[in-house]
Amino acid sequence: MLNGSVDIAPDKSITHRAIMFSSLARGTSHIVNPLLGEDNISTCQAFEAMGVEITREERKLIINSPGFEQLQEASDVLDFGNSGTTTRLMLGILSGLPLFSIITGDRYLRQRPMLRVIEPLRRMGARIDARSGGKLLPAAVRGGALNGIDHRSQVASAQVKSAILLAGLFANGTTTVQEPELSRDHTERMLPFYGVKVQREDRWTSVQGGAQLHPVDMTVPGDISSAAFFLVAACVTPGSAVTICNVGVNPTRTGIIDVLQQMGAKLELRNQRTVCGEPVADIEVCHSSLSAVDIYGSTIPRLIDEIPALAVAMAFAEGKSTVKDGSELRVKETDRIATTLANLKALGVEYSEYEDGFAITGDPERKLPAGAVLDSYGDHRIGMSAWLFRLLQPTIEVEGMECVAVSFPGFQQKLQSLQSNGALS
Ligand SMILES: O=C(O)C1=C[C@@H](OP(=O)(O)O)[C@@H](O)[C@H](O)C1
Ligand SMILES: C=C(OP(=O)(O)O)C(=O)O
Repeated sequence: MLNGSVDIAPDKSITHRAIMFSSLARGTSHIVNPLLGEDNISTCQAFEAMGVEITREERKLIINSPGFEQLQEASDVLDFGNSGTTTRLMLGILSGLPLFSIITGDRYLRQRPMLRVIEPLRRMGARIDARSGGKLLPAAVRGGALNGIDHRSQVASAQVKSAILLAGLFANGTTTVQEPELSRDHTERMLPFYGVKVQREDRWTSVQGGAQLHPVDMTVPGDISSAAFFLVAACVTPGSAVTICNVGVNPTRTGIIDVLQQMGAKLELRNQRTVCGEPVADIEVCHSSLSAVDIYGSTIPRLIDEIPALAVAMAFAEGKSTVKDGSELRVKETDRIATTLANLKALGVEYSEYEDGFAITGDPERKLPAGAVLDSYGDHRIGMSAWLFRLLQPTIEVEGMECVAVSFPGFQQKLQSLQSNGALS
């Protein structure tokens, strides 16, 4: 059983943006409670290679930048490791700067689709070439002299939206992005903190070129995508009662809360407040009898990264749960439909696979096979989801857990602190 309270890992999406925007602003920014997972370190290293001074202190980043006009061309290839957010947002930024850059990533990132940002950035005037007809990393970018565009994105993707808007800060005129469903809106919330005007209406967002950013002092909230593993863990482990403190509850990210409540989870938000423009709360959650749920449509972008963890909850819910409209899961660090189902198969869970999702037949009395071997498949969210089964069957092994350092260094220790009824923050 899990008992006690924890502070959760800081938000990866917000930390990326804080590093990027602070590096574009001339002067010194202080970022309190940043995530220093591998993905965010890739973002730091990119700007360090371009002449930004970044000091890492305990729970703080001090970013001292000469401003975007003074950034230098990196003298070597920029390696963004496993990070899709770094890659797509940096493609936008590098397109706007009069520099030549070559970017690459690890074997997972080099399989992820980049044309969704490269095509509109080319339309703005960026000269970008990339492997496989412009679809895959490595890519070479020669930026500068952009014109604003009106882009209608086919995917509800905050990375696409942010890449185009960030390029738009350096373009002539207005840049507008329309998305089919609202995706996470951290870029739109944070840019005004840096002095940049952002116009928003429904699923439309616009910025004007020629923006200047000024440095900020800001605090990053906890990551609801990391909290998701603890929410599901408490729901499925008998006797659990847990408080997860300081979690970002931006409404574009809270699909996991809505869906768990719909499944019957005993889950309450306490101490709701706003920190640096982002809603934050403590979340209390207890072991709960769960029932099946159907997830589709505009809910998907609000919980896209939490679907592997939700699949664990579905395996213990009464009835058949479904996920539809989730084809974006196929192009994450791994094909998360395939990797989620491969681990469920190893546990004898009944499921069906669809092109854009899956169905899982749950069983609240489920007995997990002793000694089953699961795999992260090199994907942090798949590894952490698989690890949750060990709470109910400790003989289960999960291979390749080192990848959790991408978004949640110390994940297993934090979970264990609740198992031994410790309070760790
Ligand atoms: O903008 C961001 O910080 C992110 C956007 C989402 O990706 P997409 O934009 O590809 O949906 C999400 O899956 C990723 O973990 C972080
Ligand atoms: C998809 C993710 O991140 P990214 O796209 O930045 O690699 C994630 O963290 O689940």
